[in-house]
Amino acid sequence: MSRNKRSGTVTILPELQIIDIAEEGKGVAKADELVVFVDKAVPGDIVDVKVVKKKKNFAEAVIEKLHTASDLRTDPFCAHFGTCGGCKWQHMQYDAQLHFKQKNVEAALQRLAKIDTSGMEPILGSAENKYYRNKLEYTFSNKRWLDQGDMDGVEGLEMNALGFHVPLRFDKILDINHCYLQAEPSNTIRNHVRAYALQNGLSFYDLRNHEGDLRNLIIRTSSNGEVMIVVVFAYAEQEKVDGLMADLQQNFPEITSLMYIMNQKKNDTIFDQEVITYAGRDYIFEEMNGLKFKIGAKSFYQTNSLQAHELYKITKEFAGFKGDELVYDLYTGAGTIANFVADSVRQVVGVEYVPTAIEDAKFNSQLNGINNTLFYAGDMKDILTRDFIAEHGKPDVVITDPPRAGMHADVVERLMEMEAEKIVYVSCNAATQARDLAILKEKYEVSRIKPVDMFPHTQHVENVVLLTLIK
Ligand SMILES: C[S@@+](CC[C@H](N)C(=O)[O-])C[C@H]1O[C@@H](n2cnc3c(N)ncnc32)[C@H](O)[C@@H]1O
Repeated sequence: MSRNKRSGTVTILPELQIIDIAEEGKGVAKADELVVFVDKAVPGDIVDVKVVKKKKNFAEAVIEKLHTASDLRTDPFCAHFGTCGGCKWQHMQYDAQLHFKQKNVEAALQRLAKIDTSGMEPILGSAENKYYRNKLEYTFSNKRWLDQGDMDGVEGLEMNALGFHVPLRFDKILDINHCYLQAEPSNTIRNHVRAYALQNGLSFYDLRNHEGDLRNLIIRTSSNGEVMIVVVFAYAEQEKVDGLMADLQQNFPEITSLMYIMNQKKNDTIFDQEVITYAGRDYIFEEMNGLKFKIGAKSFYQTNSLQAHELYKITKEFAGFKGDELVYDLYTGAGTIANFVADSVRQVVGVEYVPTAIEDAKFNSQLNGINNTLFYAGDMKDILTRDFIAEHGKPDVVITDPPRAGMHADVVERLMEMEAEKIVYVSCNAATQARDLAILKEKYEVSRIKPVDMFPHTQHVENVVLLTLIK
C-alpha cells in the first residue's frame, strides 16, 4: 500500500511515526518498504513529511507538519537553531541524545565489524552541555543567509556576515549573534570584530570570487582564562590589519595571544600558512590534571577540555598500565595523551602529522618535567615503518586516536604485524573505527567499549575500545 499523496512533483508522506535516529542524526521512519530519513525529527514524533530526495530504498525528507511531538523533545535554547549546522540535536532532551549516541555506536560496531556489543559500557555524558568548547572558527562573508531564506541578488552592507556556514550552502554564512558553544569573551569578541569591520570599511570575504579583506576569525579560550585570537585576512592592506589588531589589543586585555594570517589561497586551511604574532605569546596554556599544555594556533587540542580529561582517564584505565610498558601514542596531536600517561609507563613514542604540534608536544614534556617521551612528525603511514619499530622497539600498548577518516590501511596492517599486547582505539567516528576493527579483530579480542560524549547537542560521539591480543 502506498501512502504517498502526490501534489505536482512534491511527494508528501502523511503521518509517519519516527522510530529511530540514524548515524548522521536524522529521524528514521518507514513508509512501507521505504526507509525515510527525516531532518530534525525525534523518535516518537508523528509527522507529515515532504520528500526532498528519493532513491530506490530510501528517501530524505523534511517535516511538513508535526502532528504529535515526541516526549523526548525539548525547546531549543539557541535563536539560531534550525538554520545553523552546529547543534542539530538541541530539540532533543540530553538523556535521549546520550541514549541514541550509544545506540548508534553499537549499531556501527555490530553492522560494520560484526562485534558482540553485549558488554558495552554506558556512555559517559558531558558534565557541561553549554559553553563546552574551547575553540570556534567563524567565517566572514559578503553573502549573509537571511532568516526568510536565500535572497540571491540582495546586496549591500547588511549582507555582510560573521558566523557559520549554512549546511549545504557553502557560500552562505549565518550571522551569529550568540553562540552557546564557547564561554565569554567569545561572543563579545566576535560581535566586536564584526562591528569594527563594518564601521571601519573592512570588506567581508567573497567566497565565490575570492576577494575581500577578512576571511576567518579563530577564537581559543582556555580553562585558566587565557584567550587566543587568530584573524585570517585575505587581501587587507597592512594599515587595516594593524588597525584591527590594535583595536583588539586595546579593548580586550584578556587576549594573551593576538595573531593574524594572510591567506590568499583558494581554501581556508591555515596549516600551510605563516602565523604572525601581533601581541603576546604565539600559544596559550591549557591545564589538565596538574599538567600544563602549550597549544599553538595550528595544534589540535580536544575541543571539550573538561570531557577530554574524562576521555583520557578512560583511555589510561583501559590500558591498565603496570609501569614498565613501551607505549606508542599514534596521532598524538600536541602530545596530550602521551604526556598524560607518561608517569605510568616506561616510555611513550608519539607520532603526529603536524610538525608544530610535535614541537608543542616536546615542549609540553619539558614543561612538565617529563623525560620519557619521544615525538616524531610525519604522515603515520610513512613514519610507522618496520625500521621505525625496530629502532624504538615493539610496543606493549598502542594508543591510537586518528582523525574522522580512521587509520590508513597501511597503518592497520602495521598494527597487525606489531602485535602489541593491547590497543586502545579512541575514535570520533564509529563507522571508520568499525572498519578498522573488522581487520584488527582477526588478532584481537574486543575487551571493552565505552562511548564518551564530547559534543552535546550534536550527533557526534567519541568511542574508546580496548583490544587485547589473542594468544
Ligand atoms: C583526533 S586528533 C587526536 C589528537 C590527540 N590524540 C589528542 O587527544 O589531543 C587526530 C590527530 O591526528 C593527526 N593526523 C591526521 N592525519 C594524520 C596522518 N596521516 N598522520 C599522522 N597524524 C595525522 C591530526 O593532525 C590530529 O592531531
